[in-house]
Amino acid sequence: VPPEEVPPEVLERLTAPRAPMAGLSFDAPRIMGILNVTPDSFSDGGLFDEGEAALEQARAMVAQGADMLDIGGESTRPGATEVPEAEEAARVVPVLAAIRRDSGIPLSVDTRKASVAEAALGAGADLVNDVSGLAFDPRMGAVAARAGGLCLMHAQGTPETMQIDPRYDDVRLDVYDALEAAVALAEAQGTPRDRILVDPGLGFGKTLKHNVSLLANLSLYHGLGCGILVGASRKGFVGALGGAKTARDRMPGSVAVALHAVRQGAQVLRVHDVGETRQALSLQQALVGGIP
Ligand SMILES: Nc1nc2ncc(COP(=O)(O)OP(=O)(O)O)nc2c(=O)[nH]1
Repeated sequence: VPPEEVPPEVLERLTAPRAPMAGLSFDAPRIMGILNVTPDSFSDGGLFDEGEAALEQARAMVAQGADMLDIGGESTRPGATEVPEAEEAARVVPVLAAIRRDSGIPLSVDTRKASVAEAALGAGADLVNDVSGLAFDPRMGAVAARAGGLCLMHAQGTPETMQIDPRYDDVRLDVYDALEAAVALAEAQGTPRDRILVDPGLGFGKTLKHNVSLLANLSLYHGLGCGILVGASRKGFVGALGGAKTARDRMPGSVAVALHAVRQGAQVLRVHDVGETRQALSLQQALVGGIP
């Protein structure tokens, strides 16, 4: 769209300086509520892919204690195929704009595509969450540099192929090295380290043992000098370890992983079950930190 045709409020959002991490501090663990506006997400596909339902779910998560919302228009579950950028943007942008009109909560857009991220930032998103860690779209780094923050997640392969036969020399160190390179690339393209979150990418090209090893050694990633985001919510490995075959039966196990991650210093938890996670964090805080 030629600049002269871009609405002033969109241009403002794309050019104005933004507070790091949308002003969120990490003096306490932050909850990122998941809002998938897709027909096929592995645990909640089709539930919130219409405007009103999405807005209602956003409001519900804010009421349950979410510190931010992550809005995604493309499922990246194992075996998922790529959604064309125009379709992904058509799913995400109207919902994100509606939530922005309704609430001041920090919003991230969960996309691998620079064009979708740009449209989302213009509609009021604060952060970009790229599950490819800048590997999918060469334009993403420059677009994300205009955001208030960028989450770089590690993935081995693409959703179509990543779970066929994931292999590492040492998953802990291989993921560390890959994230370090992604952080360096993001910095070189204009995103300072205080605006970067790193994420080991549980379930993205990882076996059950890989996921457990990454979680057992999560504190290793503080060495990258960025906040750590963990997304375990309702994933297959939680079901495998907890004996819950159906994604929606995995909330207790998901909360257990969230508490473990916080004990290892993770700053952001990406979850479907906001209220339950918030309650668990409150108890952990009281039991560990005492009651003021
Ligand atoms: N940073 C980050 N982003 C993510 N986005 C999607 C999913 C996959 O989960 P979900 O969004 O629930 O499912 P789907 O990809 O099928 O929409 N997991 C992560 C994650 O672990 N970390």
